[in-house]
Parts: sequence; C-alpha cells; structure tokens
Amino acid sequence: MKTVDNIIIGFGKGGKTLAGALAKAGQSVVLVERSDRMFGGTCINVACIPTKSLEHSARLSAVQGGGFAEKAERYRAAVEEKRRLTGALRRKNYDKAVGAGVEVLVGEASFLDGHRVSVALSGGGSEELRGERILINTGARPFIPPIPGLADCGAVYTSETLMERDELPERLVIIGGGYIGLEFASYYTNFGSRVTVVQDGPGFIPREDEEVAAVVLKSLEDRGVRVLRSAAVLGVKDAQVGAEVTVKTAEGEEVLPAQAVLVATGRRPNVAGLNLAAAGVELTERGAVKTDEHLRTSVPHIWAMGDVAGGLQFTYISLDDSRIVKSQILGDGGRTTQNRGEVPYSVFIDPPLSRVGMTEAEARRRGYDVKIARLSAAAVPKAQVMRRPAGVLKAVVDGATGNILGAHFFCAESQEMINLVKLAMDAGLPYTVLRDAIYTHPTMSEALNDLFAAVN
Ligand SMILES: Cc1cc2nc3c(=O)[nH]c(=O)nc-3n(C[C@H](O)[C@H](O)[C@H](O)COP(=O)(O)OP(=O)(O)OC[C@H]3O[C@@H](n4cnc5c(N)ncnc54)[C@H](O)[C@@H]3O)c2cc1C
Ligand SMILES: NC(=O)c1ccc[n+]([C@@H]2O[C@H](COP(=O)([O-])OP(=O)(O)OC[C@H]3O[C@@H](n4cnc5c(N)ncnc54)[C@H](O)[C@@H]3O)[C@@H](O)[C@H]2O)c1
Repeated sequence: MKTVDNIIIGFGKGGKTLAGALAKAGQSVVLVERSDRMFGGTCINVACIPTKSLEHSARLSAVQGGGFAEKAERYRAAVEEKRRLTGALRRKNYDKAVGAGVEVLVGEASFLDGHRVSVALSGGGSEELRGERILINTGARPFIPPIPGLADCGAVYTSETLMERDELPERLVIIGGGYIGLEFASYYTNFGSRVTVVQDGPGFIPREDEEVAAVVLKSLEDRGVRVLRSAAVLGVKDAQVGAEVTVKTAEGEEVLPAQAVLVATGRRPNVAGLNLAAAGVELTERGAVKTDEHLRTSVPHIWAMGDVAGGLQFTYISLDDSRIVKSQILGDGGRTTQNRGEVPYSVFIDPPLSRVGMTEAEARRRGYDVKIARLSAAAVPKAQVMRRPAGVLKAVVDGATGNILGAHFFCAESQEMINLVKLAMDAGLPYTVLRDAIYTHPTMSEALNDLFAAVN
C-alpha cells in the first residue's frame, strides 16, 4: 500500500489545480482519474471548451448561410475541430500535472475507510492508497428523468454524446430549457437545425430578470427556436428516422419528430461508487457531498470541491474551491465560500446572456431604493460594427448608496463585460465609477458609460 500526503479523486478543475500547487509545495500527490479520456476533467473534454468551440463555429456557419447540405458539411468540420481541440488540451493537462510532480493513476476510486482508498485500475487489477488528506473532485453527471421510452431510444443524446454526432440533425428536440438546453438550442439553430425546446415549468429562465428574460425569449423565437412551456414529455420512441417525442401542453398532445433528442434536465453530483459511507462522509438531502464554508466534509481531513460539493456548477467555482482548500493546507485558511465575492455567469446563446447580482424583483423584495438603467444593444457602436445589434443591457442600482446591486447583459461580448461589473461590485465602487471611466473605443465595454448614465 502506497502512503501519500494527498489523494485527489477526480481530474477536474479544482483537483488538478490543487494537485499542482501541493506538488510544487513539496507534498506527495496521487491524482486518481477513472478515464484517460477525461484527463483535465469535464470542462475541457465534454463541456465548456468543446461547446464554446461549437458555439464559435456555429456563428461563423450562420453568417455563411447556404443550403442544408453545406451547413451539414460545416457542422461535420466543426465537430472535427472540437475533437482536435479537446485532444490537444487533454494531452496538455496530463503533461502539466505530471510535470509538476503529480502521480496520475487511471482507475475508479472508492473509499475503504477515512484514510484508505482502493483504485480499480482501468488496465485491470487494483491498488490501495493511504492518504493523510483526501480531496474529492468527482464532478457531476447528467440526470435522466424517468420518461417512458427515453432510456431505450437510439436517437436520445446527452450534451456529451450529441457533440460526438457527426450528422447535423434537421430537427432537434431538447428536453429542458436551462443552461445546456438553451445553449445547444442556440448553437444548433446557428448550424441550421430546427430546434424545439420543451420546458416543464411555466416560466422561461425564471431565475433571471423578468424583463431581460422576455427579450431573450423573443430573440430565440425570432431566430426560429420553438419554446414549449408547461409541457410534459409523455414519451419518447424510435421512429423510422430518429425519434418521436410526445408532449402535452395547454393546447393538447403533440408528436414532435426529430433526428435527435437532447436530454438537458440538470446534472447531479457524482458520488455513486465512491463508498463515502465507509469514510463517514455525509451527503446533503440533494445528494451532494456535505461541506462547510471551508469545503471540509463531515470528516476533517477530507474535502470536496466543484460540482460534487453541490454548489453552483461552473468551472470557475471549482477553481475557486481549490483556492479555498489550498488556503487551509498551505495558507492561513482565510478564504471561504462566504468571502469569494459575487459570482457572475454567462449563458452562451447568441448573443450571450451574462449576469451578476440581483434581479430587479429581488432587489425590490429586499427593500432597496431601486434605480434602474437600461440600454439597447443596438445603441452601442461596436455592436453595429460587429453586425450583432440584438439585445439589451440592464443594471440595478441602490439609490441610497449608489452601489450596483445587479447587472443583466444580453448582448454580444457580455461574457467579457460582466467581469468588470463583478470587480466594481466586489470593490464596493459606486456605479458612477463605471459611468465615468475611460474605455477603449470601439468596444462593448464602453456601453457602461451610457448604461450607467441612464440610472433613473
Ligand atoms: C455541456 C456543458 C457546458 C458547460 N459549459 C460551461 C461553461 O461554459 N462555463 C462554466 O464555467 N461551466 C460550464 N459547465 C459546467 C462545468 O463543466 C462544470 O461545472 C465543471 O467542469 C465541474 O468541474 P469539477 O472540478 O467539479 O469536476 P469535473 O471536471 O467534472 O471532474 C471530475 C472528474 O472526476 C472523474 N471521476 C468521477 N468519479 C470518479 C471516481 N470514482 N474515481 C476516479 N475518477 C472519478 C471524472 O471522470 C471527471 O474527470 C458546463 C457543463 C456542461 C455539461
Ligand atoms: N455557460 C455555462 O456556464 C454553463 C453551460 C452549460 C451548463 N452549465 C452548468 O451545467 C449545469 C446543468 O445544466 P442543465 O441545463 O442540464 O441544468 P439546469 O438545471 O440549468 O436546467 C435544467 C432544466 O430542465 C428542466 N427540466 C427538468 N426536468 C424536465 C422534464 N422532465 N421535462 C422538461 N424540462 C425539464 C428544468 O425545469 C430546468 O429548466 C448547470 O447548472 C450549469 O451550472 C453551465
């Protein structure tokens, strides 16, 4: 049995970053990853990076236009480019970890007790490890709802498997109108598919600012995406070509034919097979590893980072989780989930929707003296230069202090702009600082001059 300072289970963003830092600090680290196709984790192999590669290719394809056959050819090339990119990143991630002095073991890890882990090696056999500390970074997996026929239908995909399909579907039905559902709806529409999104609840992105969500919905519909709400998927079955999805809405039952069906109904923490009970690691009611604000589990020398810990499912949260754990192992322990600042996010539709902080309704509910600023994306010169004038920018400001409470940008390059607002919010700067700042021109960021000049 090998004894090391740190066993890290899962080659995700948090795990690989912490592994490198601990090894550089002179500690022994074994990083256990169950698949050599997943070196570097979910983000670079099957999630953020490949989807954003497709998003970019899809926008270029939409500009080029042409018939379906030409579009399908460009789609095939985009999938190939995605494979090239992820392959290169996978290699780079492996080399970086090993170069930093991390030992990478390929196999499935499960706890034997609080300090011992058994690894079923992918090449056969098993290895037992003993770790002073153990870090769980096993990510999440798609949740497949119990819809009749869904599991058996050959044309049903998850986000991961759809990206591996070389043929562009003429019709795509997406079950779930969350992040993945809307992003894929946007990419595949730009590639040339006819997309229907089936959402169970009555609201459209109900957690977002209502006014901005309405603009997003109209934009998607104007681009040809059909969005069904309050829709129950009654069943899915194989058809002569692809599948048939039977849905029930207020208008009655409808059969949606599709070459491909994407299930995008959420992702659940990856804990199956870890045998956490043997270590005494507890789970939350929602099935995530239970942690405190230092990401410590119910066992003090075991931590959890990233999606498996049940927080917001973003790569940069997993990265920040690694900073929190690192601050305990190598630093003063000062960083926690409570002092990491505002968490911005972007949904990579076209144009992207980016947000930080509160919606207008949340701010009013909490009793702030709410001031609102709005700007049409078409009013921004750079948006016109890029021929991407769709969208709106909205900010929520506290009239009493001038602090920014929230920003909701549905416009080209909003994924870059939102980080500036996050910085201002974390620094406690009043909105007037962004209003009066000098920005390079022409950029989308300079829209902040006009947006915040419109606070009312
Ligand atoms: C389609 C899609 C698009 C996304 N786009 C974005 C985006 O644009 N921006 C963003 O910030 N986030 C995005 N996300 C979310 C983001 O991918 C995740 O939040 C992030 O990758 C989670 O990283 P992690 O560190 O928790 O673990 P992961 O990167 O998921 O790593 C966990 C690793 O653990 C391994 N593993 C699991 N169990 C075991 C075991 N028992 N033994 C050994 N190894 C094991 C897995 O194989 C995996 O490699 C997207 C997600 C999806 C699905
Ligand atoms: N740009 C990004 O940062 C990005 C992109 C993609 C994914 N992600 C991450 O991945 C996670 C998972 O994404 P997701 O879209 O799968 O989950 P999600 O939780 O964002 O959305 C799931 C949607 O499916 C709906 N739904 C659930 N069951 C249904 C059913 N039976 N019929 C119809 N609709 C149903 C839910 O109401 C919800 O709207 C997200 O939480 C996000 O953090 C991030």
